[in-house]
Amino acid sequence: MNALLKSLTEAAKNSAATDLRAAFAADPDRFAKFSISFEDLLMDFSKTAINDEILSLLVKLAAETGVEDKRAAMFSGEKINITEDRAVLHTALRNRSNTPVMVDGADVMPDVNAVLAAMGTFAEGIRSGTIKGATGKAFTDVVNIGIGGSDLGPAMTTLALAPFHDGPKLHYVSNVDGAHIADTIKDLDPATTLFIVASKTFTTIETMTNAKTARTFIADALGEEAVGHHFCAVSTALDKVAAFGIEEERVFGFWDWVGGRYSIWSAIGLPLMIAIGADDFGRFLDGAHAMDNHFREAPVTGNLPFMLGLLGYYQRVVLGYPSRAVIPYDQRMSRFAAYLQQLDMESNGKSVTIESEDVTTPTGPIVWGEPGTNGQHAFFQLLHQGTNIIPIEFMIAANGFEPELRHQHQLLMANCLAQSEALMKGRTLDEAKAQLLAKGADEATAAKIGPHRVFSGNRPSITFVYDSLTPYALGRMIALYEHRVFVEGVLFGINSFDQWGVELGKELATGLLPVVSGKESADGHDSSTAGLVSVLLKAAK
Ligand SMILES: O=P(O)(O)OC[C@H]1O[C@](O)(CO)[C@@H](O)[C@@H]1O
Repeated sequence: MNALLKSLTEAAKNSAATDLRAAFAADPDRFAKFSISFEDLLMDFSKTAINDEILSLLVKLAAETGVEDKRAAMFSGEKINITEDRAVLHTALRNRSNTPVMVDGADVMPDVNAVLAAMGTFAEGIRSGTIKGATGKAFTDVVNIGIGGSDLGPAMTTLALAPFHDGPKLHYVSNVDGAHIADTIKDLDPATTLFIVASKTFTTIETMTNAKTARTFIADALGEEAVGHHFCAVSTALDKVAAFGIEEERVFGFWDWVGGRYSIWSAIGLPLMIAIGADDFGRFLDGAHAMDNHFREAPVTGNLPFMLGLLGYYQRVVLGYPSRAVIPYDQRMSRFAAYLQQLDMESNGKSVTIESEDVTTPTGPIVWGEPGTNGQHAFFQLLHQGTNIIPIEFMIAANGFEPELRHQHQLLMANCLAQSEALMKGRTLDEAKAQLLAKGADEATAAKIGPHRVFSGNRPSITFVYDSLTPYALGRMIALYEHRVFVEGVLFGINSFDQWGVELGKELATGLLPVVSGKESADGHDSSTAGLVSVLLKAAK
């Protein structure tokens, strides 16, 4: 084991901070000491098992692992995605300072700016009604067809920024399950519906299948010649888009140095831009760019993505927690955890190091979550009293967008803070018994029921507080999590930017399609797969 990791493990064992209640009691400045801010965004990590010694060991580990050099390599366009021989430059898509970013000797910024401008013209044309459908009607509904990074980013952000949504209605179709597109289009008027086919590769079976269904929907209702008016596409594979029949001026490109899960800043963000307008989309990019600059410039201990990554690594590798929950106290962030699942788990769910050897430490955790307060009435029981410790990342805005419902926002804030306090403090057996006695229970009942009402406490959480969920704040938050994933990936020693783990299932599905269609036998498949095929075929109508 690496010497620093050994010291960290020792420090974690000896740490007074692992008794959080005692740590807070001993140090009234713990919050001030272990919270950092960037602009109006505060990250409080005082309720994690951290102390000065652990913090300084983590900072040393980051230095020893070369996180800062790797960060510079990413921003400068080096091909750090070694298994695909690609640069990793989602940061160039929001490079609002417009300084040159070189890939293979050429500055990518002129192309980035040109696509952004073309998106703006198209989005504003759709919003204002100057770009119309085949029958001369303005578009009232826009359906994005994509999956993974070509769906989760725009879908999550459109929901999150609902107060800024003043364009046509947005719909998202991702699943190959015909139910998804059928339910989505059933109440739509083809004459006023625009489809965006979003696929980096333009080969993804779910997206191509749904796109064909959508094409039939338009062609059947309005005629074949209407298709061009009702479709546009977003892709890096411009030749394949042309073969699908979408006109060139309706295709918005991006580049192989943009990973699917990092693509919301590219033309994949077109549906969001149509929803909120080009100006607010620009503010969304501004927020991410501000976080990029903070990540590049702030010293490690005051650097939000760096610290979030170090804490994540500490909780995963040193403390061994296999999962973490992200709980935004914001209903509009209800798809944020799903978005982070792809960002984090597709990036860091790896078992091989960048040197092509087996990893020797755990890598990315299981990421999950739901908004508060809903989660409190579902899985929080396990978070408080279950046998696993699951670190939580809470987020809460100081202001909602419903001033007339301020009292509801106050309840939301109170609940968010109450959860992290309860997780940290817990309730001792003596306290539980005393409460029962105070409520009139007798000693025997207090002894029997008391243990059920004990909370061990000492359960870690990080809380983010920000002014309000504007496009700028959302862009900044997503970029924070992107860079956190990067920091953790470097510490794990893996390549965070490929996703070979999704390939095998895709290959097998292709092979199984003729089998479940009854065209080929299941011979050669294992008995479970063959048995399931036979049950499905027998029941098929
Ligand atoms: O945009 P595409 O090429 O259709 O891919 C969709 C998604 O599929 C994946 O390759 C995983 O299957 C993701 O990485 C990607 O975001």
